[in-house]
Amino acid sequence: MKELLFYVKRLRDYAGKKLYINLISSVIISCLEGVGIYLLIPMLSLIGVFSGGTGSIPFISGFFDFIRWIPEKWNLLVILSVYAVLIIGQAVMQKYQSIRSSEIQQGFIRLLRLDIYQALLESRWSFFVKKRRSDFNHVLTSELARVSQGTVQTMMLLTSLIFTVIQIAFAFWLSAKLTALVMICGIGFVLFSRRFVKGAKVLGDRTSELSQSYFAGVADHFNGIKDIKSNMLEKTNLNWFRALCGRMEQNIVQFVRMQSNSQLLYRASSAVLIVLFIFLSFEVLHVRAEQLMLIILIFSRLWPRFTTIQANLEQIVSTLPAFKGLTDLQRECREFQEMALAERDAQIRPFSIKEGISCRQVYFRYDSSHSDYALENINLHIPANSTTAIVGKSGAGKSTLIDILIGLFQPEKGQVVIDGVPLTADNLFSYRSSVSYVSQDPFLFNASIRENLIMVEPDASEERIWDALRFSASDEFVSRLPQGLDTVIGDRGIRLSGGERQRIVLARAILRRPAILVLDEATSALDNENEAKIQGALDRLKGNMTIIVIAHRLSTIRNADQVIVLEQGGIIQQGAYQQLSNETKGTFGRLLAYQTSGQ
Ligand SMILES: Nc1ncnc2c1ncn2[C@@H]1O[C@H](COP(=O)(O)OP(=O)(O)OP(=O)(O)O)[C@@H](O)[C@H]1O
Repeated sequence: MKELLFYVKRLRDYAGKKLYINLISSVIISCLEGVGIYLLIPMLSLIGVFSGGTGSIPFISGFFDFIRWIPEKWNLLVILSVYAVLIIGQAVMQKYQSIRSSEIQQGFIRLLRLDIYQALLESRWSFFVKKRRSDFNHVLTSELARVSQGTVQTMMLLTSLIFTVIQIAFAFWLSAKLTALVMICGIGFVLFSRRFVKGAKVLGDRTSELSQSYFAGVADHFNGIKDIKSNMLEKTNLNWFRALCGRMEQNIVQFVRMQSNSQLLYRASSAVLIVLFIFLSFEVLHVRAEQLMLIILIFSRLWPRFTTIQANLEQIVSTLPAFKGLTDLQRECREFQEMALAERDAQIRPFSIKEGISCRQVYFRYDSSHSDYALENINLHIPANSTTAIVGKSGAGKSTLIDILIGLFQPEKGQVVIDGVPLTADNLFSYRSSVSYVSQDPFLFNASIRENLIMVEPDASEERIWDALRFSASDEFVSRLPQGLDTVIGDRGIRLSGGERQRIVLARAILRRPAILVLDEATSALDNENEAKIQGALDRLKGNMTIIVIAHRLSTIRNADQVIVLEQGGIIQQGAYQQLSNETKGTFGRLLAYQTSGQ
């Protein structure tokens, strides 16, 4: 509940005056509607529906006093005109109120979206490593919409409550006894309906869980669609999907059933009560027709209010889990916050490396509750403007070491030192801004090649772009594309081959002219010819850039100045390529012998 109040407060802070104007206009609209309906009594009285006078009713007698100075034959016309003006006025106000409501609601959703998206971007890499990506999609789409809906509904509930209080006061003025009777019945129903509200909470929890599974499942399936197709797993996935959709359907139907039950109860009781009131009034109390009309009016104005309040409450309570989901994610983001983007950008200074990068007794583990370290007692030095290769079996810790070296992870123990200065929050972002990293799974946006390249260097000239493409041996295939640099590549660059994708990402990395270039298996998808071209280009960079390469194919690191061999999170060999290859009993020598014999 406190999460809900937090967002209501945010909505108030965000919308400010507009929100109050909207609340007031809702109340005015409701009052106008009420007055319009009460005007029916003098109208019907003038037409002659009621045989007696209507003077005993306070509102009506006041109205007749007001129109006494008008000639009698004009009375009906005046009442009808007032009625028309009221209804038109109400419609005009309603129009502006709907627009304002939509502006407030959409603006609020935008605010929430930006908030959470920025909070996510400002979180540390370790946060993303431990979370499922689909959970972010889930919160950013479905949960966010529910939060916004819940917040707006809370405001509507507030309006409903204000209006109900006004209506009750008005009804009391017209007939205290009757109103008290309706109120007692209403309160009885609210107490009785608490079980519906509890039911709504349970169903809301389930809706959140199911929709989280849905997002996770759909993301997993389409990320792994190739495996699904090639291993003919379609049926298994379809069965899973069918079962989940079935549960989602049941959950929603159950919610609607519950809501319909509570609404039915209200309507049925409303029918029974109104019949009872009329019967008692007419047969037992012998009240006059206009009084009876009043009873019906009060009842018909007040009773639906209880229904609306009940329905709003059920809806709001069912969205509470979404509020919790969003607040939890925001809290986690805060815990993992690296630095606010604006602050970070203000802190970045041009960065160059003169001596090199060192690791001093670095320890790192993914889960502090487990004793296993992914990296243990790492001591190394990477001289500036040299090429260092990191090799080792799968799972040895190569990618983790890279993440430590580029400052994405902070060591649990030990230090990363740049030119003798420890890497801390003060220099981290300047350092990171001088790194270009190409991963095993290069990422391209669904945009043109040009846009994909210049996102790292918006002012890059045409000449620099083509230089970068030449470097990555992609100039030929890009110039052959129908729109050249402006060719749009599919989602995640899917219309390019794996090797072409790697080469574009490599061009992007080099376009920034980084001080440090990190290639994590970045040429694994290339054919020998293109790989040789890139090797040549990397060799030409020697002496101008610090290059760190992870490579499984040892033939590609022949020209490295230094090779670091990792095994089970520790460095087991370190030295020049030639030196390590001569140590035939060492792990590197064995890996090399294994690869050369396999070729
Ligand atoms: N997100 C993670 N959570 C927990 N453990 C992890 C995570 N990522 C990696 N590890 C563990 O850390 C160790 C080192 O993994 P890392 O990815 O650095 O190895 P690698 O040498 O790069 O392997 P590969 O060559 O297969 O990419 C492995 O034991 C791995 O299981």
